[in-house]
Amino acid sequence: MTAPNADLLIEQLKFLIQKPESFSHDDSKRAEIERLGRLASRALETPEETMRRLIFSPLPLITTRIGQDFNLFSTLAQHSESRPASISDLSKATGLEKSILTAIMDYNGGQGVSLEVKSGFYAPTKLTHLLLQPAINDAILTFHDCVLPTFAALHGVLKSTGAADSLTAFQAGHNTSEKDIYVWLEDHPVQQGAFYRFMKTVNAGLPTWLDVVRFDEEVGVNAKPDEILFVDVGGGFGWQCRALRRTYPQLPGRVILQDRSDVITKAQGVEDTVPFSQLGIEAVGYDFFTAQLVKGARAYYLGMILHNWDDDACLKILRQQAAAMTENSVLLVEDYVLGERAAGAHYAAAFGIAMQAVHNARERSREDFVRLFGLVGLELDEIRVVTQFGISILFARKKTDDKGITDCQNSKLLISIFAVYFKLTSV
Ligand SMILES: C[S@@+](CC[C@H](N)C(=O)[O-])C[C@H]1O[C@@H](n2cnc3c(N)ncnc32)[C@H](O)[C@@H]1O
Repeated sequence: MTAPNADLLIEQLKFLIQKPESFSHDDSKRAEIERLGRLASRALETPEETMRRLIFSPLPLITTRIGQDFNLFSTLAQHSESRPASISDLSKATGLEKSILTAIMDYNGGQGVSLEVKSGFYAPTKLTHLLLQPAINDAILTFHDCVLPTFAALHGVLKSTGAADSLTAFQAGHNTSEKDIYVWLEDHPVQQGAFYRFMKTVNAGLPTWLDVVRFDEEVGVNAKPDEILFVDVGGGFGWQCRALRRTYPQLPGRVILQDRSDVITKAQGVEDTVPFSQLGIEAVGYDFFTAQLVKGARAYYLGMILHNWDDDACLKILRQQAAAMTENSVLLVEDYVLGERAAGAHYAAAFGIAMQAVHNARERSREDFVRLFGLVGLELDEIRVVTQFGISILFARKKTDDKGITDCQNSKLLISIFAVYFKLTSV
């Protein structure tokens, strides 16, 4: 290792900050520099800096939500370094008092979300424009309004675990008797819209299950037009059904989207999307705790569903799907699988904490899935890792009979027994 040269490092970092694109051509190197940069900043921190970073850690989410909802970013975006916005301009546009606004703008400057060109005058940065994108807006709104209150309640809830009147973090954080966020969302249309749109982009830029499953060859071979090809159970606004149709426009067979009736109604009204009917997608209301009425489909898909529920609820959901499956059906479960990849373990762990806080549920390991499948007459066939964070697709099929032997294996076994018998008797 060469001797450290602080001046050279400072020069390089300044160059990187000015021209990040010079370091972005090779994505694995970009990711490594990003990771090391984060670790380097932690390694250099004094204990006091660590403390200050931690105590204010919720602020970026909160100031971003304010910046989006009070039109602060959109106002800023209309200005530039040569024509900066004054604090009075911003106060008039947002309706925020100058004192809190100045503090927010000072904080935003430190986050790179705005630039103070001269005292009290501000210009947008690349980040200001990024934070105005609808997809980012939906993500921030979802985490700020739905998830953050549950994170704040988690500590108190863990302390009171076991008490007769203990609440879930969702109930405590949102001061509600409702445990199921999906029911709660129906009374919170702004948050509901953001959440379901966010489901499209939560893993944007990462590989998807369709990158690791050749659906036409592995599931859809020789499918007839009236055959049920794919049932997206709890499929939200239908992003996976759309992706499947987009990937295999010629593949015959029916594609069915199922979700709570209220969600299906909203899914049909999403702006800027091709109507389901034009894509050959049937959208129907269905509660996955009740009997699956679509029988014998080639594939039932549960995407990011099971990690929302505890084991008892998962068994109920799985049992309904298993009962509808035939020997030719496959259950595709997409979820984090703990331990499948170490690289993004902290990201999967963060989701695990969110699942606990929001849903009183958790992420699962391969063994957990094997056990759950086994209890409803299914068996795990294969797991394929989809992303470096451990999102994986699990293939489960109807379990062979109790002795672990399929009908086909049974007949082969009988033939061999007869063969041995005839050999013995013919000697
Ligand atoms: C985390 S989202 C996943 C959405 C979609 N599968 C995806 O991967 O983008 C969970 C989904 O389960 C649906 N859901 C929740 N409770 C349900 C129920 N009882 N019956 C059917 N769907 C339900 C929600 O409406 C939501 O669309």
